[in-house]
Amino acid sequence: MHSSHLLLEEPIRMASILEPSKASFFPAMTKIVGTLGPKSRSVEVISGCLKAGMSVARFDFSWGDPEYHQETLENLKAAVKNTKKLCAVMLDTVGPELQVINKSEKSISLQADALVVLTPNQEKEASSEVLPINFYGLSKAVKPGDTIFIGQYLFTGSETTSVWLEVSEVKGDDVVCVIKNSATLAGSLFTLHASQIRIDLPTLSDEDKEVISTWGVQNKIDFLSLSYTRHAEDVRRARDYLSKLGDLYQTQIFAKIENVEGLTHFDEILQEADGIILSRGNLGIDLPPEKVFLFQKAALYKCNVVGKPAVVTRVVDSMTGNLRPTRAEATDVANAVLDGSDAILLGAETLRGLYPVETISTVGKICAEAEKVFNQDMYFKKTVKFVGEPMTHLESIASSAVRAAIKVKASVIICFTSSGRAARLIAKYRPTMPVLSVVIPRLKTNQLRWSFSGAFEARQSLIVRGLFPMLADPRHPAESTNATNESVLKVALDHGKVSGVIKSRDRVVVCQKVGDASVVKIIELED
Ligand SMILES: Nc1ncnc2c1ncn2[C@@H]1O[C@H](COP(=O)(O)OP(=O)(O)O)[C@@H](O)[C@H]1O
Ligand SMILES: C=C(OP(=O)(O)O)C(=O)O
Ligand SMILES: [K+]
Ligand SMILES: [Mg+2]
Repeated sequence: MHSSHLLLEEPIRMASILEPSKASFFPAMTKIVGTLGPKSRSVEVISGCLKAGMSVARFDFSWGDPEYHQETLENLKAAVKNTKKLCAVMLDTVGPELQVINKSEKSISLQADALVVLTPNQEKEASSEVLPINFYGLSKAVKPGDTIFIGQYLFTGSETTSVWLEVSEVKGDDVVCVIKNSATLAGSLFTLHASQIRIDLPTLSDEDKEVISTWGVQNKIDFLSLSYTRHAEDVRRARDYLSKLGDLYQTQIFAKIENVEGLTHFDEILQEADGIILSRGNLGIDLPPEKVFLFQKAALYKCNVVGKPAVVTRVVDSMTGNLRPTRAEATDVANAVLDGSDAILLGAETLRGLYPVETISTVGKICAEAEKVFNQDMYFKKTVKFVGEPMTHLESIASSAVRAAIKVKASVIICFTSSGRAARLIAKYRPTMPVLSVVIPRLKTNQLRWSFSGAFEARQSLIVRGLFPMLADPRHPAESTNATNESVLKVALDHGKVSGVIKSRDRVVVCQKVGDASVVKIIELED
């Protein structure tokens, strides 16, 4: 599909920009995580989202109870069955999120230059003069001059539906603030963000643990999105907690970097986490605007070279209410792909937006165009250089497979894998063609019962750029004998043909083990 590879570093014929792209069996190599909520919970809409390219569904426990999310998840399962599109499940925690509680749900209008008091006394009614919050420690965390933002999900801090405050005085448990912009807050709950402040609350709250150990276990969540990760220790604690919850020892942890504290500890967090979410919603207001891009580029580079998936959030806010993104948003999506992101996470756009399916489809199309001009060659060299020598055998096999696939213009790389490691390593070198990861189930036991591994590994590749999983029949023995290799390969090729990614006379690169040796082979299909 990417035969006409353009490079931004070379002059592009302007008219070629307008040439329509060929349709392909998947919208883009970059993955889309969609948050499911009020506007995206029917089987019909979720089916539309899956067909448009959503491959991970995020359930955000900052709002909605477990029953509500369970209903949505049951609909997701039905949609997966209908559309035959796989989808992974991500549980997003509340964490130390501060909230303003507006029990009466009456809208609150705030006037620039007036004062408003933030109080932990939740008995008080929210009004233009006082806003009750869910946290007792704010007055100890802030000082006069500090910045606080309050708003609904998509706040930037200065539009008319969210407010920017400056702390003027601390009085006991209360915090008195000057209002910087006139705004009207509507709804029952608003997020409060205190800029560059350390909030003394655990990253995994007791409520989060309760939800993970019930809803999470019941639904075998593939990913835990760990909100407000601030230290590597946060990830270690979450890992320790998951390890005691049956199947969830296999759940991957994606650390959400949402504030300067997380940014400061980025390197150590990356070492512990399975992936990173660049939570630009919060981080974007914690950082000075002129620094946001630099964090994005630096963080994506660090994730890419160690081969850990990186997810970028808040890309097309305006599509929450409109069918077209702004010019800046459209460019931003493409830049996220060029900077190296694996996936784009949609929040309000799919959760409560008017056009969830159209948003996914638009974002997918932008990603696909950016992938066409992604400088794979430069990226490959940079990654090889970072890895250094001597390489591990598997790393060398993976990079060679990508090199070979590009040289022979293969339409796809097929990678056999059990743990998912080999497929992830191939994806790390960002091949220009899709990687079909054929996950071979392994029989395993936990001393109580026997089961097959593979389902987690297959679904977890749904967040990695370029990886498309296929779970092999568990009746195939996991030993890589010639006969089993051949029969599984045939199934994979047939799967590729049916889905349209492989055509007759195509070249295909296969990565598998023959006996004890890992091999890369190139096959040429017949008519
Ligand atoms: N069941 C299998 N049959 C054939 N080759 C396999 C199988 N599982 C993994 N491989 C190959 O073995 C090598 C190691 O891959 P990896 O994903 O790390 O496997 P494992 O999870 O079994 O350690 C790679 O070359 C991969 O393609
Ligand atoms: C995705 C984000 O966080 P939340 O869970 O609040 O949506 C973000 O801050 O970008
Ligand atoms: K959350
Ligand atoms: Mg956030």
